[in-house]
Amino acid sequence: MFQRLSRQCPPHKRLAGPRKLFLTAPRPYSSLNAASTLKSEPRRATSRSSLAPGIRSPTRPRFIHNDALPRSDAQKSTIYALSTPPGRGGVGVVRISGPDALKEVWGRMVKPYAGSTSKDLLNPTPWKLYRCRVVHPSTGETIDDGLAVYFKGPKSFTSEDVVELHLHSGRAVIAAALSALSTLPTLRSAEPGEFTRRAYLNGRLDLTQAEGLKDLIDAETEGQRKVAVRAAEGSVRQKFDELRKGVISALAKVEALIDFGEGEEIEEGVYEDAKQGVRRILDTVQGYLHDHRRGELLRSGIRLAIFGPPNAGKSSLLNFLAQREAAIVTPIPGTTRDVMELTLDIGGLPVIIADTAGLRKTEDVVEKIGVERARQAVQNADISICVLSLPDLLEPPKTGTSKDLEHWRELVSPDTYCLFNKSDLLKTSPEIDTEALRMALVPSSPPSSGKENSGNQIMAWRASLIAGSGADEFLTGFSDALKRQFGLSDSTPGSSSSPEVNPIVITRSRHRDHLQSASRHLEMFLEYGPDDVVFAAEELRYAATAIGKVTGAIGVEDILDAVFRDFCIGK
Ligand SMILES: Nc1nc2c(ncn2[C@@H]2O[C@H](COP(=O)(O)OP(=O)(O)OP(=O)(O)O)[C@@H](O)[C@H]2O)c(=O)[nH]1
Ligand SMILES: [Mg+2]
Repeated sequence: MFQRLSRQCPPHKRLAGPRKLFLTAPRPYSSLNAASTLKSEPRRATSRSSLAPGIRSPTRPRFIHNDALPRSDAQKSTIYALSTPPGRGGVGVVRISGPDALKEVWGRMVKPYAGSTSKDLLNPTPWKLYRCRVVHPSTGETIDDGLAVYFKGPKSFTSEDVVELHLHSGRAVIAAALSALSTLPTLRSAEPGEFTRRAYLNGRLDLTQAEGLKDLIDAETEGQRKVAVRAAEGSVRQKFDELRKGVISALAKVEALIDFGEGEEIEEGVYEDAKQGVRRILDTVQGYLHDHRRGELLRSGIRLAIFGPPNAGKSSLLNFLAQREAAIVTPIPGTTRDVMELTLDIGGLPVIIADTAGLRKTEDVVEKIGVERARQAVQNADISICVLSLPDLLEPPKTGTSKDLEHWRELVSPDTYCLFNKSDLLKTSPEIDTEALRMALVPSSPPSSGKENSGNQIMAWRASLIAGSGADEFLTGFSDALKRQFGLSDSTPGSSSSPEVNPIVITRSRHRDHLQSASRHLEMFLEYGPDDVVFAAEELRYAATAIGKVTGAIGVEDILDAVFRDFCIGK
C-alpha cells in the first residue's frame, strides 16, 4: 500500500517562495484566480529546485552514479574474469576492466609474439585486435599465444578501460591466465554481473537494458531472444522514460500552481492540462499492466496442460510435440497416472508441457490421485489443451452415463484449446466446424451459441496423431495461436515487425510491482481537485519515483543487488 499523506504541506514546500515557471502560452486560469492571467514577461524554465528530491529534469534522465560523483573503492579497483564458458573450446576471453587494465595488464602481460618486431604493442591503438604472447607478469613465462584488444574508456562496455585477452580455451591455459592476473596487487576477480553493474553505474545502461542483456544470454528460444534484444537495445527503457517524463511534466505544472499560490497570476487550465496528461499516462500504464503476464511467462516458460478423458491421445500428443517416445502410450484407458512435464520450444516460445492422467470417475486409489493431480495441473496452467477422441465425441459409446464420461468437461473454458483426435477412426467423413464444436463443450456456453473467441482465432483442430492427417496443420495452427496470444506473431501486434504496437514491456515482477504502485498514485492524483494541489503533487512524485525504480533512474542498492546477482561472472 502506498503511504498515507499527512494533510500538511511537504517540508520542502513550506519555505519555498514564489518561483516563476515557464509553462505554455499564457491563458487565464480560472480555478485558482479567474480574473488573473500570466504576466507577459519572459519566464524561466522550470527550475530543478522546483522538483522534489530524487526527481530530475524530464528531458535528460540520468542515473545515480555519474562522473560528477566520487567513485567508490569497488568502482576504482580493476576486476577480471573469464567471460566465456569454462572448458575446452577454440577461444576463451578473459576480460579485465578498471583503471589498471592498460598499465598493469597490457603493460606487463601482453608481449610481441615470437618473431614479431612490431613496437605497436607498447602503445596500442584502442579497439584494434593485436596478435600477441600473453605472459606471466612476474616470471615472463609465456602462458599462451593469442590476441589482445584494448577498449579505451568510456567507449567500452563498462565505460572504463577494458582489456580482453583472447586465449585458447583450455582449462590449464585459462587457469594460468587467471592465476597470473591474481598476482597483480591492484586486481581482483569480478563478482557475478560486476562488469554489467559497472556499465550501469557508469550510465552506460539502465536496469531494463542490463536485465535484457541477462535475458539475451539466457535466451533459449526465438521468442525469448526477440523480447530480450528489445530490452537490451533500450526500447523498454524508452517506454519507461517516456512515462516518467510525462509524470514529471504534469508535476511541473502542478508545482507551478503551488508556487504561485492564490492571488498570483497563472494560466487557466494548467491543472486540467496536468490531469489530461496523467489520464493518458495512466491508460498507458494500465495497458502495460493488462498484458496477461506475457513477458514474465516468456522468461519463465508458459505452462501448458494437456487434459481430457482417458485414451483420447493425450500422451500421443506429448510424444508428437516432443518428437520422441517421452510418455508411455497404450490402448489401455488410464495408462498415464501421474503428471509428466517436458519443456519444449513451440514456435519460439518456451512451453512447459504437462501430460496428465485421463479424467474419469474411478475407484482405483492410485488413479484417483492422478486424476486430482491432473485437475490441479490444468488449474495452475497458463494455457490448456483438451484432447478428445472425435469418434467418441460424435458417436458416443452406449455404456456409461454422460456424467461418468464427461469428467473433463468442467475444465473446458472459452480459452481452452481443443484437439479432436483419432479422425481416422470416424466411420464417415463429415464436415466439422471445429470452433463451433469447441465452444459447444464450454459448460456455460449453449451449443451453437455462435460465441467466438476473443480474437476470432482458430483454437481447435481435427487430426489423427497416428495416421498423421491434420497433424502438421495442428502444429502450425497451434504455434501460431500461441505466438499471437503471447504477442510474438509476425503478423500481429507486439511482434518484432510491429514492436511499437502492444509491445512486451514488463518482463519481471519487480517491473509490475513498481508500475502497479505508479498506477495507484496516478489514480490518487486524479481524485484530488485543484484545492488539494500539494497532496496531488505528492502523488505524482511517488508515481515518478516508482517508475524511476524500474529503470534505475531512482537507484536503490537492494534493487541493484536483486538485478545483478543472477548474472554470470564475467558479464
Ligand atoms: N487410431 C488412432 N489411435 C490413436 C490416435 N492417437 C492415439 N491413438 C491410440 O490411442 C491409444 C491411447 O493413446 P494415449 O496417447 O495413450 O491416450 P491418453 O489420452 O494418454 O490415455 P490415458 O493415459 O489412458 O489417459 C493408444 O493406443 C494410441 O496409439 C489416433 O489419432 N488414431
Ligand atoms: Mg496418457
